[in-house]
Order: sequence, then C-alpha cells, then structure tokens
Amino acid sequence: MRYHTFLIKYGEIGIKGKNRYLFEDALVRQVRFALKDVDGQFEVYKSQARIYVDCEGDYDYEDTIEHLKRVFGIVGICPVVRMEDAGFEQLKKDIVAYMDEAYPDKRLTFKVEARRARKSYPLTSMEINCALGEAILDAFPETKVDVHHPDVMLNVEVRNEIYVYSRIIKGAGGMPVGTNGKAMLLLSGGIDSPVAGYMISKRGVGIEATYFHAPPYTSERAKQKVVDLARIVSRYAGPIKLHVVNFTDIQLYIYDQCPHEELTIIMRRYMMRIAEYFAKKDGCLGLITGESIGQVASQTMQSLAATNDVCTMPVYRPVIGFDKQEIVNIAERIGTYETSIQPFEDCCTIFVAKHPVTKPNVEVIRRSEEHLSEKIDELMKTALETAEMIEVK
Ligand SMILES: Nc1ncnc2c1ncn2[C@@H]1O[C@H](COP(=O)(O)OP(=O)(O)OP(=O)(O)O)[C@@H](O)[C@H]1O
Repeated sequence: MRYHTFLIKYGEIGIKGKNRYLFEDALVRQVRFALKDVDGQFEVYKSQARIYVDCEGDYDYEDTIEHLKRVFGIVGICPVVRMEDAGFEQLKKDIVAYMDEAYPDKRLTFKVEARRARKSYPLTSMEINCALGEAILDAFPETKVDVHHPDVMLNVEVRNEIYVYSRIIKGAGGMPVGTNGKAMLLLSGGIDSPVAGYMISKRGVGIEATYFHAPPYTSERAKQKVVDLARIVSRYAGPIKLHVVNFTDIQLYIYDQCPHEELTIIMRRYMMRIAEYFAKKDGCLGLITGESIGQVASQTMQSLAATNDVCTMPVYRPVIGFDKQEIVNIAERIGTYETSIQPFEDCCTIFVAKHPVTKPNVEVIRRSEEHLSEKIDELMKTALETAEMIEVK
C-alpha cells in the first residue's frame, strides 16, 4: 500500500484552550525537525485542528514512521491514502480496493466513519457511511458491520481529495518540546542522565546540557561519547546546546584541600553551581540529573540533600525512584544504552575516595568548603570562561 500522507493525532495538547495554537505550532516544528534526516520530501502543516505530513514522491515509509514515533505530543500516526475525488461511484471502487489490499483476511468487522471538511460534498456524512458500508459488504460478504467495537474503523475524510485511513500507529505521547520552558541537564557519559533528559523533555521541556570533563585524566573519546549521547537524546528533545566544562583544576584543588571521603559530594556541589550558572544565563528554569536514591554513596538521601543545598533552582530527578534495571530498560528503548556502556572514564570516577561518606552532614560539608580559599572562585571563573559550547542536532 502506498501512503501519501500521515495524519498526526495529538492528545493532551488538544485540551489547552486558547493556547492550543502554540502547542500545535511546537508540534509542527518538532515533526519537521524529526523528519529532517529522513529520505523523502515532506510538507508538514496544520489544517482545521489537525496536523498532516504530506509525502511527495518516493520516501522511506518505515524510517518516516520510526522518526515520527519519537516526537513528543503525538499519540497516534495514521497513514493515509489520498484518493482523487472522481465522483462517488469511483470512490466506492477505490474504497473496496483499499479494503482488499489493506486486509487480506476478510473475516473482520468494520465501521465507516465519514467526515466532511468540504461541506459542499453532495452526500452527508451519514449517507457516505451507509453507501460505502454497503459497497464493502457487497464486495466482501464475509465482512460484517459493527458500529460499537469494529476491528477496522475506516475513516473517510472529504477534503479537496478524499483521505482514507484505518490504522493508528502509537506515538510517543507527552507534550511537544518547547511548550514547557527549558531545563539544564547534567549529562555524564553514564546510563542514567540521558534517560533523565529524555523523560523531562517528554513533558515538553527543551533541554540544554552541561558535561564536566577532566583532561588529561579523561580522554577526548570520553567527551565524544557524551556528544554522541546528546545527539541521541536530541532525536527526541530537539537541538541541544551542550556546554563542555574543563573541571580538572577544580577537581585537583578540591582533592588537595578537602577530606577525601567528602570529595564526591563537594565536586558534585561545584558541578551544580556551574550548571546553574549556565542555566540562569540561558533562561533555563531547572536542573536535571540522573540520580536515583541509594544507587551509590553520592545518591543517599543525605548526599542528595547536601548536593541540593547549593542550588537555587529546582532540581528535577526523574529517575529518582527507579531501580537500575528500570532505567536500563528505558535506555535500551530510546537507544542510548549501547553508547552509555562504552567503557570510557568519567571525571567522577577518577578522583574517588576508597570510603566516601554516605551520610554527609550539610553543615560539615559547608565547613569543609570554607577551607577552600578564593582560589576556588578564580578556578570557577576560568572554568566558566573557557567552557566550550557545542550545538548538537
Ligand atoms: N561528568 C559529569 N558531567 C555532567 N554531569 C555529571 C557528571 N558526572 C555526574 N553527573 C551528574 O550527576 C548525576 C549522578 O552522577 P553519578 O556519577 O553519581 O551517577 P550515575 O548514577 O552513574 O549517573 P549517570 O549514569 O547519569 O552517570 C548524573 O546522573 C549526572 O546528572
């Protein structure tokens, strides 16, 4: 079957009243972004409270569906056959041919659901339903009509052409990215933070990211891995501005000055401060991390409280209640897992204590930081000034 158009069904965003057009525009934008690398020519547009993707000429059907399935805000993708309006007798023949090709096994129930976007069409919707239903029953006597729970809901939309569709492919759900502000993801090369970014962007939030590396302790390849991860997340979240911060001198200084069992917590606090700086500068409204309670020493309730202590904006931790396997399952589904498990060093794993504190006291940590002289401010300033910015899309 050759499909000429996709009708995009959207759920939650339909209920947003006067803001509806903002949501639809964001969805159109995201659909265009998702299809930019697909073979084929696509026209994406809104018409009468619906979004359509017209496919001109040859295109890769499977790949198109695959990309559309990543767009948040879409609940269903309906592949449409467009039929020329060459009179009702011809339409009956075309509909019978459609049913024949789409459903080789005719032991099915169906219902015809006509909708007239062009009100001047000579038949009413009800008349179209009855006449097309009859034509199908005549052509395939094994079929039956069931108006309540049909196997096949045959939608016939009368526009300039006749749009026919009966399949709905499940979409990603959520809200279109760009409809709920922007947040800053602390993106490491691990499994959890890409999943965290994916989950927040599913709610319509645009993503920026900050990655901390520690050359020469961490390699160029480790950095490339994070760029690769950002690129995979951007398939869902749209373009991502990635800040790459050289963290080496800050880490070495903390290593030199602070009790080693507190290293990870203090480092994490500096990461949050830096990420928050970029977040504020770029109008992000929150930070995102891939932390999950109890996963490691730096993610106990006490450690999370100590990390949070330096943040003035909300910190979103969407995988906080997930077990590792649950996070891995999502990572596999969204395609980040294989990249995340590549064995490259992370700056946090280079300077770790043998026995990190698992229940840090915030007051104690604050006091340890007081031992750091103004040199830490200079190092922070340099880190901010020398950060590299990569547009990932
Ligand atoms: N080098 C880094 N750059 C940016 N963010 C980082 C870095 N290291 C850790 N983070 C942030 O801190 C969170 C906790 O890091 P940690 O190393 O304890 O976790 P993890 O459970 O292995 O997470 P992940 O799998 O995301 O690395 C990460 O999810 C991430 O948001």
